[in-house]
Amino acid sequence: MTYVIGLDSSTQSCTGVLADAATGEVVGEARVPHPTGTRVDPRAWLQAVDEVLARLARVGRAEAVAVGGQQHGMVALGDAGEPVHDALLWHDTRSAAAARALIEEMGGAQACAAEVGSVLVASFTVTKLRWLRDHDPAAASRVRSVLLPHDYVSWHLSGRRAAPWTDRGDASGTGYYATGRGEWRPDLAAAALGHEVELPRVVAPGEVAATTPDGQALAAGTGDNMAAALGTGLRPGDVLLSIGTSGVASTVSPHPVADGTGTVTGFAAADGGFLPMVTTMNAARILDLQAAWLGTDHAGLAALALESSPGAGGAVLLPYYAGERTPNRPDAVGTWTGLTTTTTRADLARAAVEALSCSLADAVDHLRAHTGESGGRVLLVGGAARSPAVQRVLPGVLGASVELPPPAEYVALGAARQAAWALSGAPTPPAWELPGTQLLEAPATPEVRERYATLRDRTSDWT
Ligand SMILES: Nc1ncnc2c1ncn2[C@@H]1O[C@H](COP(=O)(O)OP(=O)(O)O)[C@@H](O)[C@H]1O
Ligand SMILES: O=C(CO)[C@@H](O)[C@H](O)COP(=O)(O)O
Repeated sequence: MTYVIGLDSSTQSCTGVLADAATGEVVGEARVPHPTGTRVDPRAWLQAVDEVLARLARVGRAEAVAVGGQQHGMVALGDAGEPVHDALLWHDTRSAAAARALIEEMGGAQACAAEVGSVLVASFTVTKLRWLRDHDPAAASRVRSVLLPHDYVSWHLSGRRAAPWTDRGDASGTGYYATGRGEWRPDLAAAALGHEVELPRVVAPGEVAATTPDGQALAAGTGDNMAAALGTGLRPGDVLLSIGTSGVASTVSPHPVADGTGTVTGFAAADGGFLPMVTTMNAARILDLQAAWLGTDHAGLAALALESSPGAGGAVLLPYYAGERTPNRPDAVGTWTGLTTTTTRADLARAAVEALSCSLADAVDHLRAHTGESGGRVLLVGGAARSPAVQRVLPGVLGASVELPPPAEYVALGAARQAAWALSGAPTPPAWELPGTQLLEAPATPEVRERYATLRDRTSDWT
């Protein structure tokens, strides 16, 4: 049996799977936490991936490896290839003003989306470069190259014996890659940072980029959401809902998108197509926070939420605790309403689950409105997809059934599929069959979304 390894170097952890290259059957899995925060020393990711690989090596040897990584993070390297500043991550909002300035420099939102695929928000790498120029010019002057998290981890795995590389999927989240044409715009990176920088080579889908010191093939790697699409076998018309640190509604398309409203980001996919996507800043951590506040764990929170009923006794939460990206309200805060002396702990738990579900439902609506696709499957993955309360509430809020694949690390699995593809030399990825999905259905609860929409729209001018 030939094994491959797929890695998910995400916001909260590094997860690796050892899988059969022919079938995708997972025979080993390891997970090591990452530091918390929206700015971190990227060298911590290297320690985590080394530990994950050491654990998987005890199960079996892989012939190829690929890295899926959190998108957008700015890994700014100096002459010696060492970080000159902490990595600013996708959910760091300090560069929101820089995003607005760069949009103007590009001729406005529609021109920006038409050129780089998306209207810039603070998540994008290019806005972080501009922030660095303006707020730490000494560090900015020392930057010689800029990588994304998955590139930095991949380069590490090569023993830095090859020039750094990336893929078009993750490159499309930088803000200096012409997604429709498939080429860097180094001038945009230079304009943001104030001087030219080296950008990694873009490796074609399915290609071998380098080898590890042990001779294992290293694939291009990609962004975590691009990998998730590979891992779930996403088809045109389907919507993949991922509830991790970020909330993501994504679909695959043969055509690029350019949404001048900034709601849909027009990324490239890992298989050569495109990945229109809507991302929220607040997702699984809505439930983490609520569980902590209620003094319980995930299982306890789910049980409490299911003791309440649709509408949570009138309690409504707008969950923009970390600011919000969709809608673009970087200075927003969490907002509760409808609390009375009769509100119970169960109602508070349910309101958090309903808020998460409504936020995701808005993302699905935006995605489908822009792509014109409707009626396809809605697939649900990510850590918080494991919640029985999410599984019960989400279909009612969406007003549609949801397909729940077996719990698995779909980002890492997608990366493993890419590694198997690179190993095969075939023109397309291996056809790994997704195990049977569970169909989640519930009576529609339109009144829940209506109350959420009222609170969302009433506070639209609040910080
Ligand atoms: N059973 C569960 N119910 C609710 N949330 C969960 C559950 N299991 C894990 N989570 C949450 O899922 C998140 C991790 O999901 P993951 O998809 O790995 O995130 P990321 O890819 O952003 O690191 C954490 O916030 C964790 O608390
Ligand atoms: O910013 C985005 C997508 O544009 C996020 O989806 C990041 O890619 C982080 O992913 P997770 O850590 O939530 O998996």
